[in-house]
Amino acid sequence: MNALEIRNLTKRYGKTTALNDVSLVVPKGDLVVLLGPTGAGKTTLQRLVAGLETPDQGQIMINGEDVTGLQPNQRAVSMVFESLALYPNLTAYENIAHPLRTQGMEAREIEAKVKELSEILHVSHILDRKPASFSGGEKQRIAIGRALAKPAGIYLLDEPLSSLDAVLRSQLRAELKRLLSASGHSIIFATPDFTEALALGDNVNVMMGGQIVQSGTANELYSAPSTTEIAQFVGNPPINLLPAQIQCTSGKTEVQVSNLRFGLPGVGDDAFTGDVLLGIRPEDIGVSVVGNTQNSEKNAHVVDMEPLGNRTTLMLELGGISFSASVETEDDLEAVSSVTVDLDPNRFHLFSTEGKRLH
Ligand SMILES: Nc1ncnc2c1ncn2[C@@H]1O[C@H](COP(=O)(O)OP(=O)(O)OP(=O)(O)O)[C@@H](O)[C@H]1O
Repeated sequence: MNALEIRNLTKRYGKTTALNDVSLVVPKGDLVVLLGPTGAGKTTLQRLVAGLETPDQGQIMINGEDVTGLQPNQRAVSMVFESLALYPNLTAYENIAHPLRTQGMEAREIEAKVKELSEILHVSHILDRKPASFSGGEKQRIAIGRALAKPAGIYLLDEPLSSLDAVLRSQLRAELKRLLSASGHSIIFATPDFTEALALGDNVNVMMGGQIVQSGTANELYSAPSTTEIAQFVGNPPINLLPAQIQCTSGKTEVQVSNLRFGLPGVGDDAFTGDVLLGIRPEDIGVSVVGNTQNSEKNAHVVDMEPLGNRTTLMLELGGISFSASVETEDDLEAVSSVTVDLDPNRFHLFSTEGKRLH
């Protein structure tokens, strides 16, 4: 039996279709990631599961029971939303313990559970304080602790790391995966951040415009995105999409981008020809600093440079096309005006001009 099964769910707000015929299954004990930009429908989906909104169409099953017509308090759902609602008069300890007390758990068991959760969430030092004195990140972690403490059939975590600073966020990301897996809970984790999905997800569903547009492991989404829109969303800095032409001559398929031409391994001569969009991830572009005059067709002009800690994004121009490359930061990159680029056709993504993946 699945923890959650959503069938053909649609929700409209006036003229906006926030959710359009969405189906999704969360197997028992699994962590399912919803990854999508703002406005994709992630919160709407979760509010429908929680019973805070009524669907226009579709069905929601929790542990095999149809809950579509049930009130929120009749559903076995526990959730953390972006807007955190903690009990202001209770200490952090009591906030986390509250759902356990209402279940009638014994004091010793409650103490052990709160201790375990607060250690993982790094909030042991504030357990005797009240929410008014918490930072945004502390509030968030207490809210996660409280939601995970509550016994439920399905746990909904809507961008639960959004108000944490970058360091804490990446620390918690890794630990949260351990905690969530160890808990045995069935979870939907919504995030707009691909790095988070990468750390958490074997089962990632990309949402765009109220629909699930692609599902797979985070690595599958990265290596074979089915549209240019998904390709641009999955990966940072975004993938380069360059106008290119495919030509097939005597059994050989080649792609021409600006004045550069590459053989395409693994693409047969009966493949598509004509105009395409060539996707090249910035991190797949090899860059060497020696401006190589003998090989001038591969020399790119450095238009701009953005240092991002251990990596640097270079804005490059070559034969009239502009693209970005992401490379490890090195001292000799500074004050360079031209670089030699190395493009590996094995790392190319090919899309139709309408944005559908070809290869
Ligand atoms: N109560 C509402 N009334 C009108 N429109 C709404 C309402 N709630 C959501 N919407 C619209 O539905 C669409 C989906 O919104 P939703 O909040 O589900 O997206 P999201 O993926 O959770 O985005 P975010 O990451 O910003 O929270 C958006 O176009 C939003 O403006």
